[in-house]
Amino acid sequence: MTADIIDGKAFAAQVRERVGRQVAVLKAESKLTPGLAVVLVGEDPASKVYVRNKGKSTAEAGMKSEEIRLEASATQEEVLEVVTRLNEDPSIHGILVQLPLPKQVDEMAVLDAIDPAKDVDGFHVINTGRQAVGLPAMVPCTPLGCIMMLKDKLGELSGLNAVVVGRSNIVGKPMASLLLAESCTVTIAHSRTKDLPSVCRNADILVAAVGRPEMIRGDWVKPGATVIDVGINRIEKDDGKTKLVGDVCFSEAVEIAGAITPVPGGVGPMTIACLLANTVTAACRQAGIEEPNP
Ligand SMILES: Nc1nc2c(c(=O)[nH]1)N[C@@H](CN(C=O)c1ccc(C(=O)N[C@@H](CCC(=O)O)C(=O)O)cc1)CN2
Ligand SMILES: [Mg+2]
Repeated sequence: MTADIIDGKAFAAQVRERVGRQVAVLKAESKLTPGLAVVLVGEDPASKVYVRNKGKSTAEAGMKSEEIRLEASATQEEVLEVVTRLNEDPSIHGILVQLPLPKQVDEMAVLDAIDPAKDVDGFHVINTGRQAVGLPAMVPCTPLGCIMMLKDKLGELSGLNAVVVGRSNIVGKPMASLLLAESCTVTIAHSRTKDLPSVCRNADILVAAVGRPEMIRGDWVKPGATVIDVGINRIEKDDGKTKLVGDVCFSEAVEIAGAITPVPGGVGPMTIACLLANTVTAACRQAGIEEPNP
């Protein structure tokens, strides 16, 4: 038996359609057009693609989209000036600064400057803390998308053993915190973890977010487990062309797992869909109105 493939692309399309319906209701009934501003600093080719896709999806959902581009040589003060202006702009409800930032810009300082109410990435420490203690918060898009796919596939997550491989601030840590909030028994594994294959074999839910191509092998997967692959790694093939692979060796894991997300077409598309959903949530909270449920 091979695993069910979790189609993140199709799921994301459903989420984006729902956001579009919510926006239509907000415009018609509350004269509210949610606005998202995305700040890109520098010329990283992958970041440019993600930012373009975010702008396109935002506009397609009927929202206001603003893109601010700064040179790769931009100073910290210049980036902070942009953030301050967006914090004060009432037509902008969500602010996202595309990561990674050039090395002369202090990422933490920039994220800290974003108004937590407009922090649609959910990276501000206020949102991290609020989510951790169970208060309403903006939740990071990639982990949020993973939880949505897990709930869709498995229903109730309570009591399941979840192993998150990776401890980054943008995926690993918030993912673990969200799984804990779903009453999973959560293990965070990382580069110093002893006998990582055995730790992974204990997982009913295995989330791979290490950024190392195909590191997680098929025999690390518990038979029937649900595998969520957050990795997006571009590698060179034997013929010199490149291809995208995840952090999981898909061809091996698909033979053992119960369900698995592919790369591409799994977690990635959900990230942008959840960004749109977060922008609607942020706009409604700022306007003090209930989120429509069309
Ligand atoms: N401020 C942020 N920066 C970054 C985030 C983030 O959530 N907020 N996440 C990543 C990049 N990212 C969005 O910004 C992102 C990455 C990948 C995808 C995606 O749809 N991937 C496709 C494959 C795309 C390809 O062909 O290259 C897939 O997996 O199917 C969407 C968004 C880091 N920075
Ligand atoms: Mg995000």
